[in-house]
Amino acid sequence: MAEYSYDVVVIGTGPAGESAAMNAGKKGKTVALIDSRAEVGGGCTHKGTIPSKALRHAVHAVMKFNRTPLFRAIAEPTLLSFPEVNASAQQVISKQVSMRRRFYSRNHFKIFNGHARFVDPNTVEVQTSQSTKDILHAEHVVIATGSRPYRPDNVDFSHPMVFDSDTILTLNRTPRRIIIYGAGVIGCEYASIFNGLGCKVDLVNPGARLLAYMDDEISDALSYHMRGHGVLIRHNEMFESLHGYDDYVELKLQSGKVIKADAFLWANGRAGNTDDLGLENAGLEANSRGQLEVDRFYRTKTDNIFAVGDVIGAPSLASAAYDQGRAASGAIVNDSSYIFFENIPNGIYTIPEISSVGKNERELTKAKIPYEVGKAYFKDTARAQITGEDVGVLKILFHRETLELLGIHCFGDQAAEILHIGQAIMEQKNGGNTLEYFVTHTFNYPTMAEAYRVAALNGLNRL
Ligand SMILES: Cc1cc2nc3c(=O)[nH]c(=O)nc-3n(C[C@H](O)[C@H](O)[C@H](O)COP(=O)(O)OP(=O)(O)OC[C@H]3O[C@@H](n4cnc5c(N)ncnc54)[C@H](O)[C@@H]3O)c2cc1C
Ligand SMILES: NC(=O)c1ccc[n+]([C@@H]2O[C@H](COP(=O)([O-])OP(=O)(O)OC[C@H]3O[C@@H](n4cnc5c(N)ncnc54)[C@H](O)[C@@H]3O)[C@@H](O)[C@H]2O)c1
Repeated sequence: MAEYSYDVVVIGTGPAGESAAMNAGKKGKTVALIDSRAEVGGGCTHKGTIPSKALRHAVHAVMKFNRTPLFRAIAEPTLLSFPEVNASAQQVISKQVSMRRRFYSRNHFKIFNGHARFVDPNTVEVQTSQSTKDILHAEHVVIATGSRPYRPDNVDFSHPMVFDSDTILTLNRTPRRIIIYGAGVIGCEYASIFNGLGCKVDLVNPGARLLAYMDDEISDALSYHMRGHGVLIRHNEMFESLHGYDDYVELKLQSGKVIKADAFLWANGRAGNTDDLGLENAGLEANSRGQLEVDRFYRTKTDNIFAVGDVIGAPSLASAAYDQGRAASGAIVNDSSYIFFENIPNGIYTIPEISSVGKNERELTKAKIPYEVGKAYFKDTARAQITGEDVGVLKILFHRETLELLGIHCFGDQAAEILHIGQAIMEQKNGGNTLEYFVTHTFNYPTMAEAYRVAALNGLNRL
Protein backbone atom coordinates (compact mmCIF):
# COMPACT_ATOMS: atom_id res chain seq x y z
CA MET A 1 0.00 0.00 0.00
CA ALA A 2 1.38 3.40 -1.03
CA GLU A 3 0.12 6.83 0.04
CA TYR A 4 0.04 9.98 -2.09
CA SER A 5 -1.20 13.55 -1.68
CA TYR A 6 -2.75 15.78 -4.34
CA ASP A 7 -4.61 19.06 -4.54
CA VAL A 8 -7.32 17.46 -6.66
CA VAL A 9 -8.25 13.81 -7.12
CA VAL A 10 -10.65 13.07 -9.95
CA ILE A 11 -12.54 9.78 -10.04
CA GLY A 12 -13.32 8.86 -13.64
CA THR A 13 -11.56 9.68 -16.92
CA GLY A 14 -14.62 10.28 -19.11
CA PRO A 15 -15.33 13.76 -20.51
CA ALA A 16 -16.35 15.13 -17.08
CA GLY A 17 -13.26 13.85 -15.26
CA GLU A 18 -10.89 14.72 -18.07
CA SER A 19 -11.96 18.34 -18.29
CA ALA A 20 -12.05 18.76 -14.49
CA ALA A 21 -8.50 17.39 -14.29
CA MET A 22 -7.14 19.41 -17.23
CA ASN A 23 -8.52 22.68 -15.92
CA ALA A 24 -7.26 22.06 -12.38
CA GLY A 25 -3.80 21.16 -13.75
CA LYS A 26 -3.68 24.25 -15.99
CA LYS A 27 -4.50 26.37 -12.95
CA GLY A 28 -1.47 24.98 -11.10
CA LYS A 29 -3.02 22.23 -9.01
CA THR A 30 -1.44 18.81 -8.55
CA VAL A 31 -3.87 16.29 -10.01
CA ALA A 32 -4.40 12.53 -10.01
CA LEU A 33 -7.11 10.59 -11.80
CA ILE A 34 -8.55 7.20 -10.97
CA ASP A 35 -10.38 4.89 -13.34
CA SER A 36 -11.45 1.30 -12.90
CA ARG A 37 -11.21 0.78 -16.66
CA ALA A 38 -7.85 -0.36 -18.00
CA GLU A 39 -7.84 2.54 -20.50
CA VAL A 40 -8.70 6.21 -20.14
CA GLY A 41 -11.71 7.80 -21.87
CA GLY A 42 -14.60 6.62 -19.73
CA GLY A 43 -17.84 5.05 -20.81
CA CYS A 44 -18.03 7.83 -23.41
CA THR A 45 -15.04 6.56 -25.37
CA HIS A 46 -15.40 2.83 -24.78
CA LYS A 47 -19.14 2.12 -24.70
CA GLY A 48 -21.26 5.19 -25.39
CA THR A 49 -20.79 8.26 -27.56
CA ILE A 50 -17.70 7.30 -29.56
CA PRO A 51 -18.54 3.72 -30.60
CA SER A 52 -22.18 4.53 -31.33
CA LYS A 53 -21.23 7.56 -33.45
CA ALA A 54 -18.56 5.60 -35.30
CA LEU A 55 -21.00 2.75 -35.99
CA ARG A 56 -23.56 5.21 -37.19
CA HIS A 57 -21.06 6.96 -39.45
CA ALA A 58 -20.05 3.68 -41.14
CA VAL A 59 -23.65 2.59 -41.62
CA HIS A 60 -24.68 5.99 -42.95
CA ALA A 61 -21.81 5.98 -45.45
CA VAL A 62 -22.98 2.62 -46.84
CA MET A 63 -26.60 3.76 -46.98
CA LYS A 64 -25.50 6.78 -48.97
CA PHE A 65 -23.40 4.63 -51.29
CA ASN A 66 -26.35 2.32 -51.88
CA ARG A 67 -28.83 5.05 -52.73
CA THR A 68 -26.56 7.24 -54.91
CA PRO A 69 -27.14 6.37 -58.59
CA LEU A 70 -23.67 7.68 -59.53
CA PHE A 71 -22.00 4.88 -57.56
CA ARG A 72 -23.82 2.18 -59.54
CA ALA A 73 -21.19 2.72 -62.22
CA ILE A 74 -18.65 1.34 -59.70
CA ALA A 75 -20.53 -1.31 -57.74
CA GLU A 76 -23.90 -2.74 -56.83
CA PRO A 77 -25.59 -1.83 -53.51
CA THR A 78 -24.18 -3.80 -50.61
CA LEU A 79 -24.45 -4.14 -46.85
CA LEU A 80 -21.80 -4.24 -44.14
CA SER A 81 -22.01 -6.66 -41.23
CA PHE A 82 -22.13 -5.56 -37.61
CA PRO A 83 -18.63 -6.98 -36.93
CA GLU A 84 -17.30 -4.95 -39.88
CA VAL A 85 -18.71 -1.62 -38.73
CA ASN A 86 -17.77 -2.47 -35.14
CA ALA A 87 -14.16 -3.06 -36.20
CA SER A 88 -14.05 0.43 -37.68
CA ALA A 89 -15.51 1.83 -34.43
CA GLN A 90 -12.83 0.05 -32.41
CA GLN A 91 -10.17 1.84 -34.47
CA VAL A 92 -11.67 5.20 -33.54
CA ILE A 93 -11.70 4.16 -29.87
CA SER A 94 -7.96 3.34 -30.07
CA LYS A 95 -7.21 6.77 -31.56
CA GLN A 96 -9.25 8.47 -28.86
CA VAL A 97 -7.49 6.54 -26.11
CA SER A 98 -4.00 7.36 -27.45
CA MET A 99 -4.88 11.04 -27.79
CA ARG A 100 -6.23 11.21 -24.25
CA ARG A 101 -3.25 9.31 -22.84
CA ARG A 102 -1.00 11.95 -24.40
CA PHE A 103 -3.00 14.76 -22.72
CA TYR A 104 -2.41 13.20 -19.34
CA SER A 105 1.26 12.41 -19.78
CA ARG A 106 2.06 15.87 -21.21
CA ASN A 107 0.44 17.43 -18.17
CA HIS A 108 2.20 15.06 -15.73
CA PHE A 109 -0.99 13.68 -14.23
CA LYS A 110 -0.76 10.39 -12.43
CA ILE A 111 -3.45 7.88 -13.37
CA PHE A 112 -4.39 5.17 -10.90
CA ASN A 113 -6.05 2.09 -12.28
CA GLY A 114 -8.63 0.50 -10.02
CA HIS A 115 -11.90 0.94 -8.21
CA ALA A 116 -12.03 4.10 -6.06
CA ARG A 117 -13.74 4.30 -2.71
CA PHE A 118 -13.96 7.10 -0.15
CA VAL A 119 -12.35 6.44 3.21
CA ASP A 120 -13.27 9.95 4.41
CA PRO A 121 -14.04 13.23 2.55
CA ASN A 122 -10.33 13.85 1.91
CA THR A 123 -9.13 10.29 1.40
CA VAL A 124 -9.83 7.87 -1.43
CA GLU A 125 -8.51 4.33 -1.62
CA VAL A 126 -7.88 2.65 -4.95
CA GLN A 127 -8.00 -1.10 -5.28
CA THR A 128 -5.14 -1.41 -7.76
CA SER A 129 -5.11 -5.21 -7.71
CA GLN A 130 -6.79 -7.95 -5.71
CA SER A 131 -4.30 -7.58 -2.91
CA THR A 132 -3.03 -4.00 -3.22
CA LYS A 133 -4.54 -0.64 -2.43
CA ASP A 134 -3.21 2.88 -2.86
CA ILE A 135 -4.33 5.67 -0.58
CA LEU A 136 -4.83 9.13 -2.08
CA HIS A 137 -5.17 12.19 0.13
CA ALA A 138 -6.84 15.14 -1.56
CA GLU A 139 -7.84 18.67 -0.73
CA HIS A 140 -10.64 18.36 -3.27
CA VAL A 141 -12.26 15.35 -4.91
CA VAL A 142 -14.25 15.41 -8.15
CA ILE A 143 -16.62 12.51 -8.64
CA ALA A 144 -16.96 11.90 -12.40
CA THR A 145 -17.87 8.24 -12.33
CA GLY A 146 -20.49 8.40 -15.10
CA SER A 147 -23.38 6.01 -15.57
CA ARG A 148 -24.15 2.55 -16.89
CA PRO A 149 -27.20 0.90 -18.42
CA TYR A 150 -29.92 0.22 -15.87
CA ARG A 151 -30.63 -3.52 -15.77
CA PRO A 152 -34.04 -4.62 -14.49
CA ASP A 153 -34.06 -7.88 -12.51
CA ASN A 154 -36.55 -9.56 -14.85
CA VAL A 155 -34.30 -9.44 -17.92
CA ASP A 156 -31.65 -12.15 -18.19
CA PHE A 157 -28.62 -10.32 -19.56
CA SER A 158 -26.55 -13.52 -19.47
CA HIS A 159 -28.53 -14.87 -22.45
CA PRO A 160 -26.30 -14.59 -25.58
CA MET A 161 -29.04 -12.78 -27.53
CA VAL A 162 -29.82 -10.20 -24.83
CA PHE A 163 -27.82 -6.97 -24.75
CA ASP A 164 -27.68 -3.52 -23.24
CA SER A 165 -25.96 -0.52 -24.85
CA ASP A 166 -22.59 -1.59 -23.36
CA THR A 167 -22.69 -5.26 -24.30
CA ILE A 168 -24.13 -4.69 -27.78
CA LEU A 169 -20.55 -3.90 -28.79
CA THR A 170 -19.68 -7.57 -28.21
CA LEU A 171 -22.20 -8.76 -30.82
CA ASN A 172 -20.25 -10.93 -33.28
CA ARG A 173 -22.88 -11.30 -36.01
CA THR A 174 -25.55 -9.26 -37.76
CA PRO A 175 -28.95 -10.13 -36.33
CA ARG A 176 -31.74 -10.84 -38.80
CA ARG A 177 -34.26 -9.21 -36.50
CA ILE A 178 -33.61 -7.11 -33.42
CA ILE A 179 -36.05 -5.86 -30.80
CA ILE A 180 -35.04 -2.59 -29.17
CA TYR A 181 -36.94 -1.86 -26.00
CA GLY A 182 -36.82 1.85 -25.12
CA ALA A 183 -37.10 4.66 -27.64
CA GLY A 184 -35.01 7.33 -25.97
CA VAL A 185 -31.88 8.61 -27.66
CA ILE A 186 -30.03 5.31 -27.31
CA GLY A 187 -32.94 3.22 -28.60
CA CYS A 188 -33.55 5.52 -31.59
CA GLU A 189 -29.87 5.78 -32.52
CA TYR A 190 -29.37 2.00 -32.41
CA ALA A 191 -32.62 1.48 -34.34
CA SER A 192 -31.10 3.60 -37.14
CA ILE A 193 -27.81 1.70 -36.97
CA PHE A 194 -29.34 -1.78 -37.17
CA ASN A 195 -31.83 -0.68 -39.78
CA GLY A 196 -28.92 0.56 -41.90
CA LEU A 197 -27.28 -2.86 -41.57
CA GLY A 198 -30.33 -4.43 -43.15
CA CYS A 199 -31.80 -5.92 -39.94
CA LYS A 200 -35.51 -5.96 -39.28
CA VAL A 201 -35.92 -3.59 -36.34
CA ASP A 202 -38.80 -3.57 -33.85
CA LEU A 203 -38.52 -0.37 -31.81
CA VAL A 204 -40.76 -0.74 -28.78
CA ASN A 205 -41.55 2.52 -27.07
CA PRO A 206 -43.07 2.61 -23.58
CA GLY A 207 -43.90 6.29 -24.27
CA ALA A 208 -46.36 7.90 -26.66
CA ARG A 209 -43.87 9.33 -29.17
CA LEU A 210 -40.20 9.15 -30.07
CA LEU A 211 -38.02 11.57 -28.12
CA ALA A 212 -41.04 13.19 -26.53
CA TYR A 213 -39.07 16.22 -25.29
CA MET A 214 -38.24 17.26 -28.85
CA ASP A 215 -40.29 19.60 -31.01
CA ASP A 216 -43.40 17.62 -32.12
CA GLU A 217 -42.79 18.26 -35.80
CA ILE A 218 -39.21 16.99 -35.54
CA SER A 219 -40.24 13.95 -33.53
CA ASP A 220 -42.99 13.20 -36.07
CA ALA A 221 -40.50 13.59 -38.92
CA LEU A 222 -38.16 11.11 -37.24
CA SER A 223 -40.97 8.55 -36.82
CA TYR A 224 -42.05 9.05 -40.43
CA HIS A 225 -38.56 8.60 -41.87
CA MET A 226 -37.64 5.68 -39.62
CA ARG A 227 -40.84 3.94 -40.62
CA GLY A 228 -40.07 4.79 -44.24
CA HIS A 229 -36.74 3.00 -43.84
CA GLY A 230 -38.58 -0.05 -42.50
CA VAL A 231 -38.29 0.32 -38.71
CA LEU A 232 -41.40 -1.02 -37.02
CA ILE A 233 -42.24 1.42 -34.23
CA ARG A 234 -44.73 0.50 -31.53
CA HIS A 235 -45.72 3.25 -29.11
CA ASN A 236 -47.30 2.90 -25.64
CA GLU A 237 -46.15 -0.68 -25.21
CA MET A 238 -45.01 -1.81 -21.77
CA PHE A 239 -42.61 -4.65 -21.08
CA GLU A 240 -44.14 -7.80 -19.60
CA SER A 241 -41.42 -10.45 -19.89
CA LEU A 242 -38.55 -11.71 -22.00
CA HIS A 243 -37.81 -15.38 -22.58
CA GLY A 244 -34.60 -16.61 -24.11
CA TYR A 245 -34.44 -19.85 -26.12
CA ASP A 246 -31.54 -21.48 -27.98
CA ASP A 247 -32.05 -19.64 -31.24
CA TYR A 248 -34.42 -16.77 -30.45
CA VAL A 249 -35.78 -14.48 -27.79
CA GLU A 250 -39.43 -13.73 -27.23
CA LEU A 251 -40.66 -10.43 -25.83
CA LYS A 252 -44.12 -10.32 -24.29
CA LEU A 253 -45.76 -6.94 -23.92
CA GLN A 254 -48.42 -6.01 -21.40
CA SER A 255 -50.80 -5.44 -24.33
CA GLY A 256 -50.53 -9.18 -25.07
CA LYS A 257 -48.31 -8.76 -28.14
CA VAL A 258 -45.48 -11.24 -28.57
CA ILE A 259 -42.40 -10.42 -30.66
CA LYS A 260 -39.64 -12.86 -31.59
CA ALA A 261 -36.14 -11.94 -32.71
CA ASP A 262 -32.57 -13.20 -32.69
CA ALA A 263 -31.33 -10.19 -30.69
CA PHE A 264 -32.82 -7.99 -27.98
CA LEU A 265 -31.40 -4.62 -26.92
CA TRP A 266 -32.56 -3.14 -23.63
CA ALA A 267 -32.27 0.64 -24.03
CA ASN A 268 -34.44 1.87 -21.21
CA GLY A 269 -32.73 3.67 -18.40
CA ARG A 270 -29.33 4.45 -16.97
CA ALA A 271 -28.04 4.47 -13.41
CA GLY A 272 -25.26 6.59 -11.89
CA ASN A 273 -22.02 4.79 -10.94
CA THR A 274 -22.06 5.37 -7.20
CA ASP A 275 -22.27 1.80 -5.90
CA ASP A 276 -19.48 0.89 -3.61
CA LEU A 277 -17.96 4.36 -3.83
CA GLY A 278 -18.05 4.61 -0.03
CA LEU A 279 -20.32 7.67 -0.26
CA GLU A 280 -21.37 7.15 3.35
CA ASN A 281 -17.74 7.81 4.40
CA ALA A 282 -17.86 11.13 2.58
CA GLY A 283 -21.17 12.30 4.04
CA LEU A 284 -22.98 11.74 0.76
CA GLU A 285 -25.96 9.75 -0.44
CA ALA A 286 -27.13 8.99 -3.97
CA ASN A 287 -30.78 8.98 -5.10
CA SER A 288 -32.61 5.85 -6.27
CA ARG A 289 -30.95 6.16 -9.72
CA GLY A 290 -27.47 6.36 -8.19
CA GLN A 291 -27.19 10.09 -8.91
CA LEU A 292 -25.74 12.83 -6.73
CA GLU A 293 -27.17 16.25 -6.01
CA VAL A 294 -25.00 19.33 -6.62
CA ASP A 295 -25.34 23.13 -6.51
CA ARG A 296 -24.66 25.60 -9.36
CA PHE A 297 -20.93 25.09 -8.83
CA TYR A 298 -21.23 21.30 -9.02
CA ARG A 299 -20.42 21.13 -5.32
CA THR A 300 -22.02 18.29 -3.38
CA LYS A 301 -23.25 18.79 0.14
CA THR A 302 -19.75 17.90 1.37
CA ASP A 303 -17.81 21.13 0.77
CA ASN A 304 -14.60 19.76 -0.75
CA ILE A 305 -16.32 17.19 -3.01
CA PHE A 306 -17.69 18.04 -6.45
CA ALA A 307 -19.66 15.85 -8.86
CA VAL A 308 -19.97 16.24 -12.62
CA GLY A 309 -21.17 14.40 -15.71
CA ASP A 310 -23.68 11.58 -15.87
CA VAL A 311 -23.39 10.89 -12.16
CA ILE A 312 -25.43 14.06 -11.48
CA GLY A 313 -28.17 13.09 -13.95
CA ALA A 314 -29.64 15.26 -16.73
CA PRO A 315 -28.69 16.25 -19.33
CA SER A 316 -26.29 13.26 -19.30
CA LEU A 317 -24.39 14.35 -22.37
CA ALA A 318 -20.69 14.19 -23.11
CA SER A 319 -20.93 17.76 -24.39
CA ALA A 320 -22.32 18.98 -21.07
CA ALA A 321 -19.90 16.80 -19.10
CA TYR A 322 -16.92 18.65 -20.63
CA ASP A 323 -18.33 21.99 -19.49
CA GLN A 324 -19.35 20.75 -16.05
CA GLY A 325 -15.87 19.32 -15.36
CA ARG A 326 -14.22 22.61 -16.28
CA ALA A 327 -16.74 24.57 -14.21
CA ALA A 328 -16.19 22.36 -11.14
CA SER A 329 -12.42 22.77 -11.15
CA GLY A 330 -12.96 26.46 -11.94
CA ALA A 331 -14.91 26.64 -8.69
CA ILE A 332 -12.14 24.76 -6.87
CA VAL A 333 -9.54 27.35 -7.93
CA ASN A 334 -11.99 30.29 -7.46
CA ASP A 335 -11.77 31.13 -11.14
CA SER A 336 -13.92 34.21 -11.69
CA SER A 337 -14.54 33.32 -15.34
CA TYR A 338 -16.90 30.57 -14.17
CA ILE A 339 -19.98 30.15 -16.33
CA PHE A 340 -23.09 28.23 -15.43
CA PHE A 341 -24.02 26.45 -18.62
CA GLU A 342 -27.63 26.74 -19.64
CA ASN A 343 -29.56 26.25 -22.84
CA ILE A 344 -27.59 23.13 -23.71
CA PRO A 345 -28.10 21.96 -27.29
CA ASN A 346 -28.62 18.35 -28.21
CA GLY A 347 -27.51 16.39 -31.22
CA ILE A 348 -29.18 13.06 -31.86
CA TYR A 349 -27.44 10.84 -34.37
CA THR A 350 -30.37 8.97 -35.76
CA ILE A 351 -30.65 8.59 -39.52
CA PRO A 352 -31.64 11.33 -40.34
CA GLU A 353 -29.90 13.37 -37.64
CA ILE A 354 -31.68 15.75 -35.24
CA SER A 355 -30.48 18.74 -33.30
CA SER A 356 -32.08 21.49 -31.28
CA VAL A 357 -31.47 24.33 -28.88
CA GLY A 358 -33.87 26.59 -27.01
CA LYS A 359 -37.61 26.24 -26.75
CA ASN A 360 -39.90 24.12 -28.88
CA GLU A 361 -43.36 25.09 -30.15
CA ARG A 362 -45.15 23.22 -27.38
CA GLU A 363 -43.22 25.08 -24.68
CA LEU A 364 -43.69 28.49 -26.31
CA THR A 365 -47.41 27.89 -26.77
CA LYS A 366 -47.76 26.82 -23.15
CA ALA A 367 -45.88 29.93 -21.97
CA LYS A 368 -48.11 32.10 -24.25
CA ILE A 369 -45.08 33.65 -25.94
CA PRO A 370 -46.04 35.20 -29.29
CA TYR A 371 -43.77 33.42 -31.71
CA GLU A 372 -43.54 32.79 -35.41
CA VAL A 373 -41.86 30.02 -37.38
CA GLY A 374 -39.42 30.26 -40.28
CA LYS A 375 -38.58 27.09 -42.19
CA ALA A 376 -36.16 25.98 -44.86
CA TYR A 377 -36.61 22.54 -46.33
CA PHE A 378 -33.35 20.87 -47.27
CA LYS A 379 -34.82 19.76 -50.60
CA ASP A 380 -35.06 23.43 -51.60
CA THR A 381 -31.37 24.19 -50.99
CA ALA A 382 -28.78 23.83 -53.72
CA ARG A 383 -26.27 22.17 -51.40
CA ALA A 384 -28.67 19.39 -50.38
CA GLN A 385 -29.62 18.79 -54.01
CA ILE A 386 -25.92 18.42 -54.85
CA THR A 387 -25.10 16.11 -51.94
CA GLY A 388 -28.30 14.12 -52.29
CA GLU A 389 -29.02 14.69 -48.58
CA ASP A 390 -32.31 16.38 -49.29
CA VAL A 391 -34.41 15.04 -46.42
CA GLY A 392 -34.70 17.59 -43.65
CA VAL A 393 -35.81 20.94 -42.40
CA LEU A 394 -34.34 23.84 -40.48
CA LYS A 395 -36.91 25.48 -38.29
CA ILE A 396 -36.35 28.80 -36.51
CA LEU A 397 -38.76 29.90 -33.78
CA PHE A 398 -38.63 33.64 -33.11
CA HIS A 399 -40.52 36.30 -31.20
CA ARG A 400 -43.09 38.00 -33.44
CA GLU A 401 -42.40 41.47 -32.07
CA THR A 402 -38.71 41.55 -31.15
CA LEU A 403 -37.55 38.95 -33.73
CA GLU A 404 -35.49 37.39 -30.92
CA LEU A 405 -34.52 33.77 -31.63
CA LEU A 406 -36.30 31.44 -29.22
CA GLY A 407 -35.52 28.00 -30.58
CA ILE A 408 -33.67 26.32 -33.42
CA HIS A 409 -34.69 22.83 -34.52
CA CYS A 410 -33.04 20.95 -37.29
CA PHE A 411 -33.73 17.58 -38.85
CA GLY A 412 -31.56 16.08 -41.59
CA ASP A 413 -27.97 15.41 -42.55
CA GLN A 414 -25.42 17.35 -40.48
CA ALA A 415 -28.17 18.80 -38.28
CA ALA A 416 -25.89 18.74 -35.23
CA GLU A 417 -23.34 20.93 -37.06
CA ILE A 418 -25.87 23.23 -38.73
CA LEU A 419 -27.50 23.99 -35.39
CA HIS A 420 -24.45 25.75 -33.98
CA ILE A 421 -24.78 28.68 -36.38
CA GLY A 422 -28.20 29.46 -34.93
CA GLN A 423 -26.96 28.82 -31.40
CA ALA A 424 -24.15 31.35 -31.84
CA ILE A 425 -26.62 34.07 -32.81
CA MET A 426 -29.10 33.03 -30.16
CA GLU A 427 -26.48 33.57 -27.46
CA GLN A 428 -25.67 37.15 -28.58
CA LYS A 429 -26.36 39.82 -25.97
CA ASN A 430 -27.44 43.49 -26.24
CA GLY A 431 -29.97 43.00 -29.01
CA GLY A 432 -27.68 40.85 -31.15
CA ASN A 433 -29.97 37.86 -30.87
CA THR A 434 -32.48 38.42 -33.65
CA LEU A 435 -33.55 36.95 -36.95
CA GLU A 436 -32.09 40.06 -38.62
CA TYR A 437 -28.61 38.53 -38.60
CA PHE A 438 -29.61 35.97 -41.17
CA VAL A 439 -30.97 38.53 -43.65
CA THR A 440 -28.24 41.13 -43.18
CA HIS A 441 -25.22 38.86 -43.71
CA THR A 442 -24.11 36.93 -46.76
CA PHE A 443 -23.89 33.15 -46.59
CA ASN A 444 -21.53 31.10 -48.72
CA TYR A 445 -23.39 29.46 -51.57
CA PRO A 446 -24.11 26.63 -51.91
CA THR A 447 -24.01 25.66 -48.23
CA MET A 448 -26.42 24.21 -45.73
CA ALA A 449 -25.78 27.36 -43.65
CA GLU A 450 -27.68 29.22 -46.34
CA ALA A 451 -30.80 27.48 -44.98
CA TYR A 452 -30.74 30.10 -42.20
CA ARG A 453 -31.33 32.91 -44.73
CA VAL A 454 -34.09 30.93 -46.41
CA ALA A 455 -35.76 30.10 -43.07
CA ALA A 456 -35.44 33.70 -41.81
CA LEU A 457 -37.03 35.14 -44.94
CA ASN A 458 -39.75 32.51 -44.75
CA GLY A 459 -40.44 33.55 -41.15
CA LEU A 460 -40.39 37.30 -41.88
CA ASN A 461 -42.84 36.76 -44.73
CA ARG A 462 -45.33 35.36 -42.24
CA LEU A 463 -45.42 38.50 -40.09
C1 LIG B 1 -24.87 4.61 -26.47
C2 LIG B 1 -24.61 6.01 -26.00
C3 LIG B 1 -24.46 7.04 -26.92
C4 LIG B 1 -24.21 8.33 -26.49
N1 LIG B 1 -24.09 9.33 -27.42
C5 LIG B 1 -23.84 10.60 -27.03
C6 LIG B 1 -23.67 11.64 -27.98
O1 LIG B 1 -23.75 11.41 -29.17
N2 LIG B 1 -23.41 12.88 -27.54
C7 LIG B 1 -23.31 13.17 -26.21
O2 LIG B 1 -23.04 14.33 -25.86
N3 LIG B 1 -23.46 12.20 -25.27
C8 LIG B 1 -23.74 10.93 -25.66
N4 LIG B 1 -23.88 9.93 -24.72
C9 LIG B 1 -23.75 10.27 -23.31
C10 LIG B 1 -22.27 10.36 -22.92
O3 LIG B 1 -21.57 9.18 -23.29
C11 LIG B 1 -22.16 10.57 -21.42
O4 LIG B 1 -22.91 11.72 -21.10
C12 LIG B 1 -20.72 10.74 -21.00
O5 LIG B 1 -20.00 9.58 -21.19
C13 LIG B 1 -20.64 11.13 -19.51
O6 LIG B 1 -19.33 11.35 -19.19
P1 LIG B 1 -18.78 11.12 -17.71
O7 LIG B 1 -17.41 11.67 -17.72
O8 LIG B 1 -19.75 11.64 -16.74
O9 LIG B 1 -18.76 9.55 -17.50
P2 LIG B 1 -18.16 8.28 -18.30
O10 LIG B 1 -17.80 8.65 -19.70
O11 LIG B 1 -19.16 7.22 -18.11
O12 LIG B 1 -16.84 7.93 -17.51
C14 LIG B 1 -16.84 7.57 -16.16
C15 LIG B 1 -15.63 6.70 -15.86
O13 LIG B 1 -15.54 6.54 -14.44
C16 LIG B 1 -15.15 5.20 -14.15
N5 LIG B 1 -15.59 4.83 -12.80
C17 LIG B 1 -16.84 4.66 -12.36
N6 LIG B 1 -16.85 4.34 -11.05
C18 LIG B 1 -15.57 4.29 -10.66
C19 LIG B 1 -14.92 4.02 -9.42
N7 LIG B 1 -15.60 3.78 -8.30
N8 LIG B 1 -13.57 4.04 -9.40
C20 LIG B 1 -12.84 4.31 -10.51
N9 LIG B 1 -13.41 4.59 -11.69
C21 LIG B 1 -14.75 4.60 -11.77
C22 LIG B 1 -15.87 4.40 -15.23
O14 LIG B 1 -15.26 3.12 -15.41
C23 LIG B 1 -15.69 5.30 -16.44
O15 LIG B 1 -14.51 4.97 -17.13
C24 LIG B 1 -24.11 8.62 -25.11
C25 LIG B 1 -24.24 7.58 -24.18
C26 LIG B 1 -24.49 6.28 -24.61
C27 LIG B 1 -24.62 5.20 -23.60
N1 LIG C 1 -26.81 11.79 -29.14
C1 LIG C 1 -26.86 11.94 -27.83
O1 LIG C 1 -26.73 13.02 -27.32
C2 LIG C 1 -27.05 10.74 -26.96
C3 LIG C 1 -27.10 9.47 -27.49
C4 LIG C 1 -27.35 8.40 -26.67
C5 LIG C 1 -27.51 8.62 -25.31
N2 LIG C 1 -27.42 9.86 -24.81
C6 LIG C 1 -27.64 10.08 -23.36
O2 LIG C 1 -27.76 8.86 -22.68
C7 LIG C 1 -28.84 8.93 -21.74
C8 LIG C 1 -29.75 7.71 -21.86
O3 LIG C 1 -30.48 7.73 -23.07
P1 LIG C 1 -32.02 7.51 -23.35
O4 LIG C 1 -32.51 8.66 -24.09
O5 LIG C 1 -32.13 6.19 -24.02
O6 LIG C 1 -32.87 7.58 -22.06
P2 LIG C 1 -32.90 6.74 -20.77
O7 LIG C 1 -32.46 5.38 -21.08
O8 LIG C 1 -32.20 7.45 -19.69
O9 LIG C 1 -34.43 6.79 -20.40
C9 LIG C 1 -35.39 5.94 -20.96
C10 LIG C 1 -36.47 5.71 -19.94
O10 LIG C 1 -35.99 4.99 -18.82
C11 LIG C 1 -36.33 5.65 -17.60
N3 LIG C 1 -35.20 5.46 -16.66
C12 LIG C 1 -34.01 6.10 -16.73
N4 LIG C 1 -33.19 5.65 -15.76
C13 LIG C 1 -33.87 4.69 -15.06
C14 LIG C 1 -33.56 3.86 -13.95
N5 LIG C 1 -32.36 3.90 -13.36
N6 LIG C 1 -34.49 3.03 -13.51
C15 LIG C 1 -35.69 2.96 -14.12
N7 LIG C 1 -36.06 3.70 -15.17
C16 LIG C 1 -35.16 4.57 -15.64
C17 LIG C 1 -36.50 7.09 -18.02
O11 LIG C 1 -37.33 7.80 -17.14
C18 LIG C 1 -37.10 6.97 -19.40
O12 LIG C 1 -38.47 6.75 -19.34
C19 LIG C 1 -29.64 10.18 -22.01
O13 LIG C 1 -29.58 10.99 -20.89
C20 LIG C 1 -28.99 10.80 -23.21
O14 LIG C 1 -28.80 12.18 -23.02
C21 LIG C 1 -27.21 10.92 -25.61
